[in-house]
Amino acid sequence: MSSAAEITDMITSERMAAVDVNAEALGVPRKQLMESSGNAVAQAIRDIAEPGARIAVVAGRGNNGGDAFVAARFLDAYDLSVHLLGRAETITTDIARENWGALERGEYDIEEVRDSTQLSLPDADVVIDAMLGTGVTGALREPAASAAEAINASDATVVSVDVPSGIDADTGEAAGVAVEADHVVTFHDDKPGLEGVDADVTVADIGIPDAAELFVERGDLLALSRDPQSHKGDHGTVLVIGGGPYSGAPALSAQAAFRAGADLVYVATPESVADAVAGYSENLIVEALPGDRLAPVHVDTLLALAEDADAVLVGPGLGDAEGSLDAVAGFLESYAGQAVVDADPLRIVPEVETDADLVCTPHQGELTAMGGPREDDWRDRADAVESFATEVGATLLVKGAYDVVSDGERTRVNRTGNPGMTVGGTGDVLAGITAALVTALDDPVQAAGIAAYANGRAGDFAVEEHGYGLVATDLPPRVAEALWGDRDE
Ligand SMILES: NC(=O)C1=CN([C@@H]2O[C@H](COP(=O)(O)OP(=O)(O)OC[C@H]3O[C@@H](n4cnc5c(N)ncnc54)[C@H](O)[C@@H]3O)[C@@H](O)[C@H]2O)[C@@H](O)CC1
Ligand SMILES: [K+]
Repeated sequence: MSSAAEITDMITSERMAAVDVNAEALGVPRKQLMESSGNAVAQAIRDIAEPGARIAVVAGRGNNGGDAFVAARFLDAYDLSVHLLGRAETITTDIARENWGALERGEYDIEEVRDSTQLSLPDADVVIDAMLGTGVTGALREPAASAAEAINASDATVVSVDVPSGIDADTGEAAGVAVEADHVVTFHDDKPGLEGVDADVTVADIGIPDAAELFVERGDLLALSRDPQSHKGDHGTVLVIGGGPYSGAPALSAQAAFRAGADLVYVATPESVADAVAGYSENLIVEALPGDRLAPVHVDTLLALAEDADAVLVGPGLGDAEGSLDAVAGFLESYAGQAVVDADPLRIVPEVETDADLVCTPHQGELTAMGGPREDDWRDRADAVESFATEVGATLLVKGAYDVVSDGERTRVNRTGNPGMTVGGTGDVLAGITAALVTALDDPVQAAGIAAYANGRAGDFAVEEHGYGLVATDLPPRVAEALWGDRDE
């Protein structure tokens, strides 16, 4: 199997958490997913055990345990007992606690195991291992560690919920003892950590809509709030190359990059407009290039400036003078970092030989100028953009009522935004946000998808105040709230 195929068939726990929140945003709450998960586990038990068989559920205090509490309600045909590792009051989530409550009130055979010395696994035909799933960190602690040993020592058939407890769902590694499963019922998609597990793995469809993966929703924003220890989520330095015939566009992009978290933003712009660009904001560091248009003579300066930047945004307000487009081509031919390309230079991208990681942000007219497809229906457009992204060798963010993002392998669609955003300058804002997020995330598709989502959401906030009289400068101040705020939809 190629690595690309592996990636599309597998889901990491980080992505699963995002999809889960997206499903909730689409109206399918976690508790419903837990009901489906538990039902799928029960189905797996029915496939391997005759009615009346002895089933022991060993459950932890997280949602992995919650899945098994649900499964218990679907297994009345069996002689079943549930052993919760810990006290019920310390169950970590509301939905798992509610499902435990249903077992209590339903007079199921349940017990709370206070410490490892109390644990005695009854002779069981089948053990359902629901101690830990994707929430595991480090080696299993007591009483889970002793329970894992007891499960491994028993003759029972072991069915693990989602992943064998103790195994990291992303890496397959176990920091200490882990459950040796015979069967694993995992949810929604295969997990990379199950590759090396010697067990039958069933992937259960738990009713997460495809839309939760396709559309950018608030779950995707979780990528921006990762573990601070990991240093992902750090924002960097952006260099905006733009201006000449126009001065507002590069300034808008630069301000949007700041609002999307960039630490430093430099604007390299012809000296004819340098003062105007600098005048928009004291936050900007402006590098004046001799003359009134970007020209090939500036390429060495741009390459030197780009060395200090984590991402470059090329295009806003640059115009379409031949010399300016030649300068962009010359720059990209020698630049090997991350670049966002917007506006007039987009048309030269298909011809340029570059080692840069490109994110292109065309609207339909610019996409056509690049030789790209025109499709009216967003689904057809998504397919066509995916193919064209492969052809160009870049990540594309095609703006429209539904924005389409694709690198040729993964395709995402954004639905935020409103008709008021057809006003001039909103594209410059989007390009600036994209450049900032490219520095923060090591995944251009995700960066571009979140940028489109945040830009549209900022526009939706602006419409609440200004109606369709909104202007592009209304957007940057609302970008931070769109990315990190908790305003309800
Ligand atoms: N979309 C999703 O993400 C879905 C998740 N579901 C279930 O939810 C599970 C994840 O639930 P949670 O995030 O609540 O996590 P878990 O239930 O896997 O574990 C969380 C609990 O384990 C404890 N813990 C962590 N490391 C430990 C260690 N080394 N030793 C002992 N205890 C440890 C934590 O303190 C916490 O109480 C999945 O594996 C799956 O079973 C399903 O309900 C379906 C949907
Ligand atoms: K488990």
